[in-house]
Amino acid sequence: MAQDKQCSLLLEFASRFPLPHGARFSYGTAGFRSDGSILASTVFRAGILAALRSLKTSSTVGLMITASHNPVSDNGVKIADPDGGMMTQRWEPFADAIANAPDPEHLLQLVKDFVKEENIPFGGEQSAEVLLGRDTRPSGETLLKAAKHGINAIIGAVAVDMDILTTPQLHWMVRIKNKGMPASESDYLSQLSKSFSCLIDLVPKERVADCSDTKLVVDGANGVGGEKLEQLKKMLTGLDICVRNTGKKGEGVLNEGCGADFVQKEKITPSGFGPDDVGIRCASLDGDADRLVYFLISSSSSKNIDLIDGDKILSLFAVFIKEQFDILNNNSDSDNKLAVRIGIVQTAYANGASTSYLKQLGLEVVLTPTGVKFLHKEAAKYDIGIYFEANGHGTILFSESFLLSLEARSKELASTSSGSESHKAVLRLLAVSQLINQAVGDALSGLLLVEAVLQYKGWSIKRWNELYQDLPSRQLKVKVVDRNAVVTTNAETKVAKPLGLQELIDAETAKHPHGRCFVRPSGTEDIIRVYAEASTQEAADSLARSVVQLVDRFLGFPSSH
Ligand SMILES: CC(=O)N[C@H]1[C@@H](OP(=O)(O)O)O[C@H](CO)[C@@H](O)[C@@H]1O
Ligand SMILES: [Mg+2]
Repeated sequence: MAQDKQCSLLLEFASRFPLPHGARFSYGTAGFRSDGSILASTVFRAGILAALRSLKTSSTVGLMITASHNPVSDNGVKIADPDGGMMTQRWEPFADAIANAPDPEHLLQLVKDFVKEENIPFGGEQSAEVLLGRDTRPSGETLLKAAKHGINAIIGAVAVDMDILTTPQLHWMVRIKNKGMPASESDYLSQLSKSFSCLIDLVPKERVADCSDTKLVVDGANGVGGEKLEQLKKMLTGLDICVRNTGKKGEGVLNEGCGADFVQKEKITPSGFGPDDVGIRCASLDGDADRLVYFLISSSSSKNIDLIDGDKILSLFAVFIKEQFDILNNNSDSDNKLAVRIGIVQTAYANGASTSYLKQLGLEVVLTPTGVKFLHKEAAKYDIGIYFEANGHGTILFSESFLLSLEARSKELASTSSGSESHKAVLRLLAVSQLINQAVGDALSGLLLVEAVLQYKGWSIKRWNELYQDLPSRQLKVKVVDRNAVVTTNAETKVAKPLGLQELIDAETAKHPHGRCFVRPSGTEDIIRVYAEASTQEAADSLARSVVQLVDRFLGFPSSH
């Protein structure tokens, strides 16, 4: 009976969200993405998916409506798992299947088969909860309604509308809620501001005097991040934040000529910035505030910027964390040192100079395929895993067991040598674990950690930028007949198929000093990406161009030859 009621409810709701003619959706690197005007059926079905995921895990999950750094007319949807991370990859084929089910009957059949296979309580025996968030895109409101319908199509499932949020805020809320702790937006903001002020209080006294450099100008990409940062900044002291491109009326369009993606790809000043900002520390968020890059305008006569990307943010964090362990262990007896496995996780897009720098610090560096779900999973294998994509998405993960050891050490030091250098180092590490988002990369918490570390080190943005010098690089795109004809191995650094292509790439690369080059199919666009690095910009450009020609020869459209 209950099953019948469930089936007819699902059929009825699904009939209100027909699949657009000819559309095909795929749960890619970052969930479903498309033009916002054709996404209602997809988001409705993602609502069903989220409700089933909640039933399966007996936990709260999240559903976020965003298309991140993409144009304002785009939108998208992705699911957050109970730990706040991305939905398990194991469920992606089912996500694809239901998103493309041609009609309500097919959709119902897929759901029925899946709940049976996965042993999901279906028909109202158990309750489910989905937290919903969306960014500031105009299509978000209608799509949110579609998501609610999808969730309500599953009996026992409840949708909780958290309104406009950054993507990392929603992921954080899901994680914290499942830990049984207060998980509202104000809890999030107060956790960030408290842990930030704890780090600032632990800045060595002699360096506090040098910290006159407190001004930071932030490009909010005309998205949700700027608005949230305005709220957060009221709760902070010791930092003078000015937010531009806030998305307020008249200030500009979401991600248009601004934001972290624009700044990282174009390497020029975003709109709203200019000669008056020469020498000032500047940062850019992306449209849903899960990416962060910094930049410096060094001359009033040029639009060019010095980009401080995800690799350099990672390097700053790695230097800081390593230093805290050096302080702790240099001040401990040999039998009382705290053993820690720190892992640095990057992708092949990380600038080679960053990888060399991190290795030279004695750190273990591993590469994974592109996409934060791969980096996150690898970082979670360490006591402390620091991961970043060059584009500015990343975070620092602390394992639960390592946090317990840190807390135990902190208690011990509080009773034996409170206020000692070792004690302060442990307190700093614990504050970092509170400040930095443990669920996903988070531009707001990342920004506060950068600011705290710069104050701790007494470093200007210029000094930070000089940690190492990026090797010149070039990224190009090639349109091909079928991008899936390219199969890669070794964290996407080598081409396995088509046969023979890798040998030719190797031969080209060998012609350039410090040359490095790889190609891979994009997970978000219908293209092949080519990345090249070399000791000069001209060489990087020429290597990338030659490899584009090779890819075109193997896989391009016949007419272009
Ligand atoms: C070179 C590059 O920047 N790739 C981006 C891009 O993936 P592609 O699979 O390369 O299209 O979008 C992903 C999702 O936002 C992001 O994780 C990744 O870093
Ligand atoms: Mg984003």
